[in-house]
Amino acid sequence: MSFVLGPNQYGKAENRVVRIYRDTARHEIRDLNVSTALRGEFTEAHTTGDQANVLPTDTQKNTAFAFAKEHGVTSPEDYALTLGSRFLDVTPAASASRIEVEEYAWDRIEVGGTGHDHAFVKRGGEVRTTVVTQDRSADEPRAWVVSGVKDLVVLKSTGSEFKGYLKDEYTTLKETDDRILATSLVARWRYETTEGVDWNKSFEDVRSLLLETFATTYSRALQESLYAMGSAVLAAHPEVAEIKFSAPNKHHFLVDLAPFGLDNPGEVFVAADRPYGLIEATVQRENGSDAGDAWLTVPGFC
Ligand SMILES: O=c1[nH]c(=O)c2[nH]c(=O)[nH]c2[nH]1
Repeated sequence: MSFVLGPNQYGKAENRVVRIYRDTARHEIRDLNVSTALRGEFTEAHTTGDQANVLPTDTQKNTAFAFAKEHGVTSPEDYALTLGSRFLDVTPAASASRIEVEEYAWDRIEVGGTGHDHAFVKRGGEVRTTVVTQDRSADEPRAWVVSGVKDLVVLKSTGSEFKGYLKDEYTTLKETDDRILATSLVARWRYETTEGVDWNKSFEDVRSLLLETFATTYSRALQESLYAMGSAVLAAHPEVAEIKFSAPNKHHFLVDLAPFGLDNPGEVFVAADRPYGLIEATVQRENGSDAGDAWLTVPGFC
């Protein structure tokens, strides 16, 4: 039997980098979880144990922290682009770098009606994400930015139905024209370019549009809501090439209160945690740009 090394990458996962801007009395905070990875000609490291080509994951970690000071964190995307370029510069064997950043948002604590200068409260739940890939294995170097949001938990208490679906002898689900629709959304969108984008503004605008469209679209299924949300983003954001969703359908089942002599016209539900429907979809432009390696090792999407 003989073997060869298949696809591989290595780096330091989940560096918890917190950058405080304290140049004035009013501090700013960027709270990041940074995962770095390199791909390329690292066969020897695996097959003969020769580590001559390997930039240690420890060095990658150190650089992640040093760059938070030297280059700052104006946005997760710019930080990741700078860090990924650096790793390519100092690692000749690397053909590509992949930097994944999650950002946790903090709000200022309100004191006497104004936000405190240096005391913060963590914003619940949702996480801003980016995956920046830079590849130099082809004639022209290529780069991709895939940004997004995860754990964005949303719920509509009406304005959602599910009926007219395929039925067989195992179907027990009752049709409904008024149900709760809830999900913990993961959305990731690929940018057309890595330059000239106001990453923070684009993120805020896309996020707002996703929420607004979820709220205002009458939903005949989670599938329809996702498609409407994606279409709204592509229509308003030429800088976005495509958007992918992974949306668990967080079922809320109406509780039968009849045994207690109570009616229940859509007022009391049991929130089930599992199993859940898992609806995944991509909304893309017709004849859109080539995604290249943008989605390579981005898990959890169809
Ligand atoms: O929005 C939904 N999509 C489905 O595909 C589905 N299937 C199901 O049982 N409930 C739902 N809800």
